[in-house]
Amino acid sequence: MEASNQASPFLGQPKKESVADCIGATPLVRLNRLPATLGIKAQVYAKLEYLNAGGSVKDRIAKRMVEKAERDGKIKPGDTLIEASSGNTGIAIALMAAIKGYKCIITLSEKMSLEKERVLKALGARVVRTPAGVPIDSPDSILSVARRLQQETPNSFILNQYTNAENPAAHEFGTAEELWYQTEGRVNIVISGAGTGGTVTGTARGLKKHSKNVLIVAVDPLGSILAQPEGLNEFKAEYKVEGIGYDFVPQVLDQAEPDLWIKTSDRDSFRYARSLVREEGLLCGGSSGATVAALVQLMEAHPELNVEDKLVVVILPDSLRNYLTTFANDDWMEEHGYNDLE
Ligand SMILES: C=C(NCc1c(COP(=O)(O)O)cnc(C)c1O)C(=O)O
Repeated sequence: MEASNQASPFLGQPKKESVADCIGATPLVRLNRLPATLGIKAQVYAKLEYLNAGGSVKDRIAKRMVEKAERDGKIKPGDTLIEASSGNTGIAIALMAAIKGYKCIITLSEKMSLEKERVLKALGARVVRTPAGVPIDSPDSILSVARRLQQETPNSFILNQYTNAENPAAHEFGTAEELWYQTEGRVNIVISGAGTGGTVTGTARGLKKHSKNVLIVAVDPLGSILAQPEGLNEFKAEYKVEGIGYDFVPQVLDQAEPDLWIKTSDRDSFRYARSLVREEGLLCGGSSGATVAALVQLMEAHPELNVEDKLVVVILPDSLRNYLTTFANDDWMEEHGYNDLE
């Protein structure tokens, strides 16, 4: 019998009362080969949000939104949770619904991967697919269809990640505090993609309480309109990267909170996501690649930041496993004109 006072490698992992206790406290892992390949001298660390229980950063907001709505008496087990999502928030809410005994309906654009739909259905959610590329105020948009379903469904509730204060709060009081602790207060730059904008807004608010000097960089895909100044959004195009970018500005996004906005292409998002997998072993999604694409642009535009004593965090929101039939697949890459990428 080993002496009980010997430090156990599992000390940091006490038993959990439910899988909801496996949300947050995600690892912060140093990148080694990719920065060298890219000529980046700064220390680069990745926040592995795909290691949350439901496989994405959105687990954090789903847990907070559900628990707050329960405390406020707005929902109770047996009710139906309805949400408009690009998939990960849907999965996260469906996971909370599964463990707490709610029914769940998720509206999901046809743009989003089959993998996300299958995980949603495996969790017991009903998935209502909506046409891709319709404006958010269209009656066929994920938001409009979710609202219609809520009006038609007794005892149903929309938590609404686009307006719910618990979205950015999950990052102000969770993600940001973890990053400050994990970097021992030495983080200089954080790069985060923007979808609802909850991650970048909340993380910025949280870190700036500790230090006004932390540079917060928000990433918006070419074709989206979230970036500031507005002039950055002139290029209009469809984009295939999932989870970031919108054609409206969600209420939870404070566009003035990030210090800098950087626009990224699908090509670079998929290129660098594949590099993160192949050079760092990080099984991450396309929007993770967008943060590295932004990092490359940042270092090119501000070489004074590309020095060894700068510590950069890139937030990797979800998993490669959401995209095995899309950018992770060489045939898909060739079909979409990216056959020149590794
Ligand atoms: C808005 C949703 N996802 C956000 C998201 C984001 C952006 O996170 P926000 O905190 O919503 O800005 C980045 N990457 C991926 C893969 C994502 O799924 C959603 O899943 O409904």
